[in-house]
Amino acid sequence: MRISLARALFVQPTLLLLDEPTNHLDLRAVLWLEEYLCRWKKTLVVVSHDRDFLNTVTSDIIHLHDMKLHLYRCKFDDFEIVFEQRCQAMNKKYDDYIKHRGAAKRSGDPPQKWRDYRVEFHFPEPTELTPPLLLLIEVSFSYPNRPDFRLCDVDVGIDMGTRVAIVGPNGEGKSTLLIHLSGDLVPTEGEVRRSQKLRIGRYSQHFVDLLTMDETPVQYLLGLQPDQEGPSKQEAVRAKLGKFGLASHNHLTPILKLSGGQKARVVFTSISMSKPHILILDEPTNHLDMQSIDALANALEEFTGGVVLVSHDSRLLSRLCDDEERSEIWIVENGTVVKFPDTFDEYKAELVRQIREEVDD
Ligand SMILES: Nc1ncnc2c1ncn2[C@@H]1O[C@H](COP(=O)(O)OP(=O)(O)OP(=O)(O)O)[C@@H](O)[C@H]1O
Repeated sequence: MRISLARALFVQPTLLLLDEPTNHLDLRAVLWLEEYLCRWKKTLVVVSHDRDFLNTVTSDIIHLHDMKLHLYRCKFDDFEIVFEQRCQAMNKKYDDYIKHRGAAKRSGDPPQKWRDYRVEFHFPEPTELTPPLLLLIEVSFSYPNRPDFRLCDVDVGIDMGTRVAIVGPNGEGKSTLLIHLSGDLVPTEGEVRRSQKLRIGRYSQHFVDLLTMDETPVQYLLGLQPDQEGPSKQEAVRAKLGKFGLASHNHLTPILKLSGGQKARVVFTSISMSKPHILILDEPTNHLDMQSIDALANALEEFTGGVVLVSHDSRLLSRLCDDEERSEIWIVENGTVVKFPDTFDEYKAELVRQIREEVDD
């Protein structure tokens, strides 16, 4: 991603077209790109699901709605307010038309009802466990075939209610740390302690790729929890899939035929059904649309278990860590994990200060 971005920026085009440029960048690189694009004097057209990125770099919004392009001359946050108002006005017109059908029929085309797209993620309240839920004590790790990469002296812990944002440059070991927390890698040194009945719900692109592609989402989810069989269980699974934003006609389509975002919803539904105590999420936003990212943020806010998140989406990180008391920022860099002593917003502000100095130079 960095190489193709560098190539696009290097030729100084009159028109710069960027399609989801933040997807494979780390947070620092996203903030760097924001700063660079704010200084970009020529035309930029960007497709992105990253709210803060859009709000920072764009001045106008083109919204593709009901097979038409609508131009809004405002920032994304303002666009959302105006769009919501338009939706309400259109739907009121529609409701009035339905009420007084006879009279309205004579005056031109009937009004359209605007599609109401709502997604609601939810992770059930976990059962109580005695702390500590999960501890890494003096953990060190290296891959057998990678003498150049090592994580050392990692001392971290997670309990009910803990919110952790993991940040750090690409390739420094964020995903590796998550795999250790999940218990799928054994440290070369040190100790991992986990509560006996601990259930972890883990999301990463890897899990999306591991779905059984020839099954339908309903078959797949019923197979994970055999006690969920029978017609009413199927309905319950379908209701959950629907809430996670998978349209009902996709519930019985082989997973192979689903898009990346649709598959991601199947994984989130399976995580929710497993009733985890801790959620470990590695870049969960890449395949999600904005409404679903908001739905995820809402669900994480109300979830009473622990949450560990690697993301480059600063809005999601900021929302996860808005309660200073229970939030932690772990920086994975230079072969170890260091806790940032302040809030996520302060961490971000610090990065932006550094980046501005660099770009000024
Ligand atoms: N299974 C593996 N075998 C060998 N090396 C690996 C393996 N998985 C990751 N690595 C290497 O370990 C280092 C850390 O990778 P990791 O994916 O944990 O970093 P990251 O911080 O999550 O990166 P990114 O931000 O790009 O996702 C990288 O150099 C990577 O190439």
